[in-house]
Amino acid sequence: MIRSDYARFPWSSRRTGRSPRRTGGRSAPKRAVPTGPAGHGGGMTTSQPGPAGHSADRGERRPQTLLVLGATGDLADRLLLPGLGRLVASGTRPHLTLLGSGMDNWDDERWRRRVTDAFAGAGATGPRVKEMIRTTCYLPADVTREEDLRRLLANCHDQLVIFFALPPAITARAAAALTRIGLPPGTRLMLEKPFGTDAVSARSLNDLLARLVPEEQIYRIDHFLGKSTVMNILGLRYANRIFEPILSSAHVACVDIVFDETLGIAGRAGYYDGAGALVDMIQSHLLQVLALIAMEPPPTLAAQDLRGRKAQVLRATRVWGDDPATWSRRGRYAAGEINGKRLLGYADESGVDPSRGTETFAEVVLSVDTWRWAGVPFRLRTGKGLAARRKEAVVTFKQPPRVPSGLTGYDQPDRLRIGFGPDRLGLDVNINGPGHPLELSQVHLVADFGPGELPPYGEVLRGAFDGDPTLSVRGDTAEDCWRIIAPVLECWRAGAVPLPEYPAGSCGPEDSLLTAAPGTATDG
Ligand SMILES: NC(=O)C1=CN([C@@H]2O[C@H](COP(=O)(O)OP(=O)(O)OC[C@H]3O[C@@H](n4cnc5c(N)ncnc54)[C@H](OP(=O)(O)O)[C@@H]3O)[C@@H](O)[C@H]2O)C=CC1
Ligand SMILES: O=C1O[C@H](COP(=O)(O)O)[C@@H](O)[C@H](O)[C@H]1O
Repeated sequence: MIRSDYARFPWSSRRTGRSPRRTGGRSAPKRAVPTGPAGHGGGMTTSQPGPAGHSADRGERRPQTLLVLGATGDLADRLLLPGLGRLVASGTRPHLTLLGSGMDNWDDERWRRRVTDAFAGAGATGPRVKEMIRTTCYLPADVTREEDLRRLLANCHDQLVIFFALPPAITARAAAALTRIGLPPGTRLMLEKPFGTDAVSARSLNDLLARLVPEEQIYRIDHFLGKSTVMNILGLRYANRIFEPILSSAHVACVDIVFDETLGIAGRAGYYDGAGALVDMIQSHLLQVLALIAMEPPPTLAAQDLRGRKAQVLRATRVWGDDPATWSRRGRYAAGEINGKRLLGYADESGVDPSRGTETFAEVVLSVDTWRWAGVPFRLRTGKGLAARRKEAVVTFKQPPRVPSGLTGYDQPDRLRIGFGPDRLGLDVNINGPGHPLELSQVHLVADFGPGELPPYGEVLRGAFDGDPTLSVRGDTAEDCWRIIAPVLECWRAGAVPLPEYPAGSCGPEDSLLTAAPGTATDG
């Protein structure tokens, strides 16, 4: 087994990519009218120089306020605050203030406890972390109400970065309310996935946001783009001579992108029951991974080049044979046991409406209709409540054109594995085994990726604070990802694909496409 200590996030030591400024286009948004008492920070700045939207200065030099909407939710607790804590602990954000807001009537004390625990759990310590905890405040608000939003904005100062850690429908309503109020110039917006609830709502949300701030101030978050292994796909493909030339239909039998979780929905019914596995994972994260694996080489890793290449390949992506009834699967976990722990059936989870028929397991086979990839199935799969975690992209190569007579034991294709947890690169190759010199056996070469400098949410937050949209999703791409999965959603709504139950702790529905789909046969 080969282990490398130096398989790193390609940008960790040289993050200089700046987005080019766009010119022209929009008029300055109206400023918010502060209405409440400037309780926590003296009211928002109303006299920033320059036209709205031209915010190319590096965040670390300019005081910024991060306002988290949905601060009492699961995302903020488990992922966002820990990522923020690590970023702050790194010392690069000396002038950052944190404000939390949720529907619940928390007070500052309770919020500070939440922040303290999240930072401690992430190992974020030091004077800057202490200072952030000391100064952070909590403001209850219903963000669909204009008067609440006005009160929130009145408490914000410095350059404002608003993180919408909200269910998608609430995000859309909050954005609509904000268009009636206006935002301080230079405000940056960070929006969680799923972006909208379908292609039409994603388009409307894009239109709404465009009325608020220019595109370069909008950060559509997909935290998989902040995972160091995901971004290392770029290093693997473009900083080595040996992989890129064979990543094409001439050599590849199929590509599997798999994200199997043992977790159930962990109390997130309020969001998850309206989304389901296809929207929660495939429409966003797994399509982003597909884009990085399948795109053409960008000339640079600057936002414009990288996002352009991803957009191009996603535009060429659709359901295999335009036949979602054949090339998709879904399922829902029933009660079962995982690692000795009992998991309730999904339908019995509190907050779930079983009649919605929400899936906790989804598979779909896609084609990427480009010269490079025509005929190669991309099989995307995700599920909750499964027997084992499996989080990887696997490129399976075709058989060699001819294995010479006399070499025996060839029965497995070569595979390249990119693991997203554990973060590692693997190569399955056939070599002569320990016995007879002409008898083949397969070995698995493994290199661990070094941990990223920051957790994924630390990375995506850093991008937004720096004004660098490289790790966020472009508006047209967010819409296009809905276009890709829309036929599957329609077909499921029409009942054309069954929704079998699988026991929690099992391998999922029996007729998985990973064993039945095109690409299973590995001959060339
Ligand atoms: N949880 C995760 O692992 C991940 C989640 N996401 C995304 O993050 C988003 C939020 O998910 P998650 O945190 O899990 O959901 P939760 O249901 O746990 O949290 C939702 C949050 O939104 C708040 N909220 C709801 N309605 C309003 C309103 N009208 N005004 C103000 N606040 C409101 C809730 O406040 P209160 O509780 O006070 O009512 C709560 O803080 C989703 O889009 C999801 O896709 C993305 C990646 C991972
Ligand atoms: O966005 C989401 O991602 C998580 C998986 O991401 P990880 O970084 O925690 O591994 C998934 O569990 C969740 O359902 C989904 O909303």
